[in-house]
Amino acid sequence: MTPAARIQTAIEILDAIAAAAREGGAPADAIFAEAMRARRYAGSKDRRAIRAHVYDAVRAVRSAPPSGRAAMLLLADADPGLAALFDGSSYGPAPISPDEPRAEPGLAPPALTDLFDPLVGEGEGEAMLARAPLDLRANRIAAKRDDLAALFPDGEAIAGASDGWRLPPETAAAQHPAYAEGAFEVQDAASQYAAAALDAAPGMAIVDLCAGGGGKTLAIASLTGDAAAILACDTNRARLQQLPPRAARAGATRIETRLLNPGQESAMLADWQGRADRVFVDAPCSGSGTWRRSPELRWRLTPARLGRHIADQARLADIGADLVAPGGKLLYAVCSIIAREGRDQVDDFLKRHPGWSADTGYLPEGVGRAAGHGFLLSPGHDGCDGFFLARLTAPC
Ligand SMILES: C[S@@+](CC[C@H](N)C(=O)[O-])C[C@H]1O[C@@H](n2cnc3c(N)ncnc32)[C@H](O)[C@@H]1O
Repeated sequence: MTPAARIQTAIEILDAIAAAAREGGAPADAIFAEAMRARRYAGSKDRRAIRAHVYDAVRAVRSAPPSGRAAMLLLADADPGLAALFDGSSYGPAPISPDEPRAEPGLAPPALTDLFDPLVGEGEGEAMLARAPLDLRANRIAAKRDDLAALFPDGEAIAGASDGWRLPPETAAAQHPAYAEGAFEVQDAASQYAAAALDAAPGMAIVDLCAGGGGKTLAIASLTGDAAAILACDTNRARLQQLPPRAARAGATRIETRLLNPGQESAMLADWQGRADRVFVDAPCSGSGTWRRSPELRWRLTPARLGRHIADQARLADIGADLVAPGGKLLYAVCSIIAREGRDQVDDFLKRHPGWSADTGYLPEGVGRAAGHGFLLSPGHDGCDGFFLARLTAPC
């Protein structure tokens, strides 16, 4: 493909990503993969170049652009070499006319940044959109962090994450045979801190209420040396189905999965009411802490979608609380830096649940900042995904 044809392809992919963002369609990575499947003539160099154009544009533009061309023009305005490729050649983009609309640059519209937790400083925008490193977590059932250091010597230990090993972005770690043998998982440091904050121990009965594909379930199994009984639940069959094969690979033998029907969660968990030593509520959220991995998420967030997440989070925290045994603990977590999903949600929980108390001192030294009754992690402050966590103890 010519460099100009790569730009035109990026424009077409950006059109599809923007439409999907507005309509709640497929994620950007899936759209990119599909577009490349449909263009088998594109070689690996073409793919890399197109991908770079697409994600540079997604990172630069603050909300779903009117067109893919408007997004690429924003980049072209700052890069004469790129602008020269709008040359009208066959398969290339049409020449630029000065009055064409440009997409709006920036982190996010003010209506969205105004919702950030007050701890998130103005200077954090760059870190929120920078490419994330590849974080690994040694699976204690099968390996140690030292093994990861030997396998990937160009990495470094992650401060405060005892099993964490950090590699440059896009390291092909999951292709290593040790991955298939269960030695490690790919998991951002924030998720590793969150799993450790649950304070799970061998012999405990644990519910992971929103287990998804089981990333944190497996971290909890690792931390307890596969010696705790874990019930992993979710309402999404496709996600939950990923867990049993992952658990088998990790050598985690004490995980049971349970698919819940939305609206019937409590009834379907009747046998666990008041019995769990630990409940993890890794609630569905805006994902505003993960923009460095999925920058198009900020194009998707509408007040209505945020409102639905907030309602679900409160309901799931309450469902989780009913499962906790007297004196047991609930860890509430969201991969978001929006105050209404984090600190405000926990303030409201404590008002609804008299007798419950918020723990302190469960994060490693130097990790996170106190945010209301919980803690905020952010890419700018902690070098990991943005996360809010609060550990809450039930009355005895
Ligand atoms: C942030 S994700 C969980 C990620 C997962 N814990 C991990 O570490 O990979 C939130 C999950 O909540 C699930 N969910 C949404 N509504 C739910 C409900 N009513 N009950 C249980 N899970 C729900 C979603 O399907 C999604 O998998």
